[in-house]
Amino acid sequence: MRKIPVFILNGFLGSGKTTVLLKMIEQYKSENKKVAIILNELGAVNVEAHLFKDQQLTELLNGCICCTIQNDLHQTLKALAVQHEKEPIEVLLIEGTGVAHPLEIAEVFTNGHMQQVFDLESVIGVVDASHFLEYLSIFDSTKEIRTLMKEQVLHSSIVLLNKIDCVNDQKLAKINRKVDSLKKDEVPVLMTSYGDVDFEMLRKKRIGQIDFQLKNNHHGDHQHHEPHHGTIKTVKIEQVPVIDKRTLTNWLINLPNDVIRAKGLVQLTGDSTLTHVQFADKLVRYTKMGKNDERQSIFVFIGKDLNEEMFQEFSQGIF
Ligand SMILES: Nc1nc2c(ncn2[C@@H]2O[C@H](COP(=O)(O)OP(=O)(O)OP(=O)(O)O)[C@@H](O)[C@H]2O)c(=O)[nH]1
Repeated sequence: MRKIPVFILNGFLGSGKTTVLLKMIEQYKSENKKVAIILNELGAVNVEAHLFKDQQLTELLNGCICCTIQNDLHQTLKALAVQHEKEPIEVLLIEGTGVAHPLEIAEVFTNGHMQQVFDLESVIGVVDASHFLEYLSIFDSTKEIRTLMKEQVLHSSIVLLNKIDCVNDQKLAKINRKVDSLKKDEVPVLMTSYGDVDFEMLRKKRIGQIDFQLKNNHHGDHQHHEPHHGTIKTVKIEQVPVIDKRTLTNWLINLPNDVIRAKGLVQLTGDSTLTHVQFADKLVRYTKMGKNDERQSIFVFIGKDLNEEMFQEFSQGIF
């Protein structure tokens, strides 16, 4: 039986992984391929489930499959292997959390049993051009984040330099030089907005061609199963009060820089349906949900050393 080709999407919080993932799914769907998706979220809920309607999606929540919930990944892969025997899966797409260490996900596939069923073809690294230099700066970031971002680039087999619409040519050239200095020599870098790249470049098998230094034991030279993102916390707020759009936008963009990412479903004043809110790079984007969406309002904040108290006013609708 043909092995399941596996692609891992890795990249920092809000870099555009889901955007790229959705484009890949569309492409495979247009070829009538049977796609399985594993989506890992740091928070206890996936507010973006509606983006994956009619897909075979496994959500692994509340931790990182590279460390704290790696066992959940093992169990999911075992279940997919069983399914594959009856109903072949033609591609498996895995999106890690924004703070995942790609090598630690990739190494799961070096296990002998896994290798009989799965073939890890590529680790696609998504870099957010709009914030890459800031996150690597010792003035605007922590050592933990800087190390993680460097590792994410180093262990990618292709890099998408995304969100280039947000930076000027001069800054882009600087970012490109930085990415170049971090990635492996033979790894291509594609510049993109909204993950719009040549699909043939994305789906290419790259691992095997590139020396990936994957180890089939768990005694490598980096720490395994130790959360390497201890300062990154999530806070979940349920039953968010109805909010005025302008007030919410102002409040979000004025949050301290420690709040790196937020996403949620809220009811905006005057609306009867929910709206999907995305906050990344200090920008807020709104997408109205359909009338049939029966989920409850919810918001998830992700950032450095966050705690619930910081969002008390928000949860009570006081601005
Ligand atoms: N301006 C701009 N926005 C983008 C681009 N790509 C993605 N976005 C937006 O950036 C936000 C975050 O994108 P996602 O694809 O959800 O990022 P992610 O890496 O999956 O986020 P997490 O999983 O939360 O880490 C969304 O609002 C996207 O629409 C881009 O190239 N340019």
